[in-house]
Amino acid sequence: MTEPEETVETYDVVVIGAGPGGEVLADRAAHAGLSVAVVEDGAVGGACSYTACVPSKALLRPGAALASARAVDGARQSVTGPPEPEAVLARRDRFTGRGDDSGQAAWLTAAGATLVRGRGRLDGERRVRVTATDGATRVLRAGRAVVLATGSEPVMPDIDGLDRIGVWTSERATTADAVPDRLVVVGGGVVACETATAWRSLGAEVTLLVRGRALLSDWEPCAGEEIARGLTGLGIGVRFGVTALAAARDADTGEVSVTTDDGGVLRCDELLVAVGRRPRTAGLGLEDVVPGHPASAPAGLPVDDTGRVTSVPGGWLYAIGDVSGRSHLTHLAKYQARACAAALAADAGRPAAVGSWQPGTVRAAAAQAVFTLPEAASVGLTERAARQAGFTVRTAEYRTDDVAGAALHADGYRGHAKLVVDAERRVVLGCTLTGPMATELIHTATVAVAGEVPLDRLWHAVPAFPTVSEIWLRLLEAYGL
Ligand SMILES: Cc1cc2nc3c(=O)[nH]c(=O)nc-3n(C[C@H](O)[C@H](O)[C@H](O)COP(=O)(O)OP(=O)(O)OC[C@H]3O[C@@H](n4cnc5c(N)ncnc54)[C@H](O)[C@@H]3O)c2cc1C
Ligand SMILES: NC(=O)c1ccc[n+]([C@@H]2O[C@H](COP(=O)([O-])OP(=O)(O)OC[C@H]3O[C@@H](n4cnc5c(N)ncnc54)[C@H](O)[C@@H]3O)[C@@H](O)[C@H]2O)c1
Repeated sequence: MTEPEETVETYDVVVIGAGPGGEVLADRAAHAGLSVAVVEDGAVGGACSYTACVPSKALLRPGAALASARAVDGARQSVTGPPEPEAVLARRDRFTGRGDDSGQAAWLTAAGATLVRGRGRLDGERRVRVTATDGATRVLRAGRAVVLATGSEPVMPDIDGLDRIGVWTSERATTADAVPDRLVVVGGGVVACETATAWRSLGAEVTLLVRGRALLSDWEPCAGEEIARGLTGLGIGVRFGVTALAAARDADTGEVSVTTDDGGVLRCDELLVAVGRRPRTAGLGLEDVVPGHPASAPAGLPVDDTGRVTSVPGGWLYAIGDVSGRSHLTHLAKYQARACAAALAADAGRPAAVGSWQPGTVRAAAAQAVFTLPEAASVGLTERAARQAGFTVRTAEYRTDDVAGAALHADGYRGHAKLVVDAERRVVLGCTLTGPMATELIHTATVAVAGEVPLDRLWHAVPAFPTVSEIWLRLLEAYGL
């Protein structure tokens, strides 16, 4: 008996993954008149909505709000206690819906895309096979492009016993329903710092094990230094130069013991591993469609500014967001999605539908915002990166504490600002800010970097008195203007 022939459904664009990257791509491509199918095997909205950005910021915000009030004499007297854990967790759940994606699924459909539930895998050129949870399969053919938007997954370090003790990754750290009494965090990056801050504010005793000598080691040193000071001030133990070697959980008490390379043993209730993320490329069938391609690509896929995977002949495969390996930020996933949709629309002869902007004409400047206490934010190049890139660099630094608006904003305001300037062209290459409101203030720098605004022109952008934004005036004065 011959097998019945498989039905193949055809769309202009087939997207695998409905996180922020996949959602925006689908919306923009559909808006440009392309037919779009989006394959999702988890919740529409991706990690960002349910296990990353949104729940982490929801957990951090109550502690930040209280800290903000406590920093103002007259308000401080009315703050009588710490955040209330049950209410904080309930508020987080209102943002995440505990994984209920019905709202976002409805939005995607209303945007004009077809949502296909199941796991997607490349099945030859321009084809995607989708396997639903009940095992049923569908084949989708892409007339124009397949876009991978499958996100990333946590890297697991080589710690003996880790796979046997039910360790926390960021997913558990953002969705847990109870505050652990004692939390040990391995890592010194953004997830480690934000998660330590969040659970400490809810009452956990937290210790950070940092392998290196600095937090946020890719950033300007001032950021890591200010955050380390802040974490310590919150009562978090920050131990530098310590590597976790082994971990075990007591079968009776549930207590976790972490053995470190300095001969110590730390005991805790939960162990969070936050040592980075890698693009989720395994299981996508890349090895079947790209001759010689490995089954996974831990460093990401080679893509151009529109997300087109340059190693795939025919230009039909794209990768956007975390899976591209270009960044691990929601706003960059969405930026890449807009660029990708514009390119696909232009290829289809529909450039007018997406506006006159063409991808690749401007280098993106995307800020990163870290919601610790103090906050830290950066955009563009650090001094070190700018020098490595061959620029003639001059920097300007200023303590934001000395800005009148900052002193009015918070008693004892503490913050640092650093500007990295291309001394030849006199344009801003990068900026790093710490302190209250840094995550909001950074957008001014983002505009300056993306716009390549000359310092002499910035001089005429006059910040209001008495705002923290007067830091711009001070930085320019520190530069010599
Ligand atoms: C704790 C934490 C906090 C963060 N906070 C911030 C923040 O404040 N700001 C910020 O900008 N960034 C933050 N990030 C990073 C941000 O979450 C990611 O950059 C963003 O989610 C990437 O979006 P994406 O669309 O590429 O992937 P994802 O959001 O990961 O979405 C990918 C989707 O693809 C689906 N999928 C994967 N494989 C398949 C398959 N084979 N078939 C079908 N579906 C599949 C997944 O189920 C998922 O829904 C944070 C990350 C973490 C871990
Ligand atoms: N607010 C935000 O924008 C936000 C928040 C959370 C996460 N994110 C994104 O998620 C990504 C992942 O965050 P992350 O903190 O997991 O990664 P990260 O790359 O920011 O930091 C990883 C840390 O782990 C350390 N490390 C690496 N290998 C180790 C090992 N074997 N043992 C001990 N330490 C080790 C590194 O030195 C570094 O301190 C980030 O790149 C970030 O872009 C963003």
